[in-house]
Amino acid sequence: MSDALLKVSNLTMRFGGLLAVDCIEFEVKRDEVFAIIGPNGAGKTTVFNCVGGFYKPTTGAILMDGKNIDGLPSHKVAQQGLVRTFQNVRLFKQLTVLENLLVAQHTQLQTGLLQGLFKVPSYRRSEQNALKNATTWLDFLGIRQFANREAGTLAYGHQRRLEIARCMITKPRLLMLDEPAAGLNPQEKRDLQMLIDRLRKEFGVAVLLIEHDMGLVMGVSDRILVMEHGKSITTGLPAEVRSDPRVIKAYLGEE
Ligand SMILES: Nc1ncnc2c1ncn2[C@@H]1O[C@H](COP(=O)(O)OP(=O)(O)OP(=O)(O)O)[C@@H](O)[C@H]1O
Repeated sequence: MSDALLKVSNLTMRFGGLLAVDCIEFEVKRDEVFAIIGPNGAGKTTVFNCVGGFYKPTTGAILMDGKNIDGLPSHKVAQQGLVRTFQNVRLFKQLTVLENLLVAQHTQLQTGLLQGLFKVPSYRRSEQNALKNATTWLDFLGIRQFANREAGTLAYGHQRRLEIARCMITKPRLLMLDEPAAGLNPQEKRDLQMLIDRLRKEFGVAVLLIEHDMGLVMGVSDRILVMEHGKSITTGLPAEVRSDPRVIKAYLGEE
């Protein structure tokens, strides 16, 4: 078994005349935290959208555990164990925190509509399991006290944690986090870094991260891909990337 969980080759995405992503290649290993950084407009989100099944790439191959997933719709990609959060938190804001986690498990419930209507024992069991999983994740993320609150009324940092819980409850193999530190205060950022470490260590999940907060990126990533104008500048360890003159120029050139 190869140690690459996700393998992206020759990924290119055009929007009309604009080459937003130009021949990007990278691999995410099992239980690795891999970050994509780069100035605004570099093409990071477009890479995410291609990998997550939101865009069909113009060319390129995306393999998850050796299986081709490029061009699959996002729900099929999720079935392969790849789930994501969004730059702007996307929760069911009028549902409670607990309900958000129950809905997330719905596609995984082993029972159907009829069993649900008649509340047969197998349905009740799977409902109880879903409830138990939800409570476990609320505890893990320290947001159990908000279980019955409408998700939209939570503080922003808690909404972000709920979004991560909603992904993790589906037992992904690869968790894609799109700017998870955006809008968080310094303490929440430190908590997020610890959380990502724990998710990887305790649940063996690999993480693919887009992030502008360099403290978080450098603190949490095993390897980093740097993009500029749709192209890859370099891929390397945090210390290598930090001191790479091409990377420094890409960022300073932005000012
Ligand atoms: N759906 C789209 N249609 C047309 N152009 C797009 C579309 N999505 C992105 N682009 C363009 O592609 C380029 C790359 O954008 P992208 O959002 O991927 O960059 P990014 O690195 O994620 O930027 P940021 O850090 O600001 O989120 C930009 O020039 C952007 O305007």
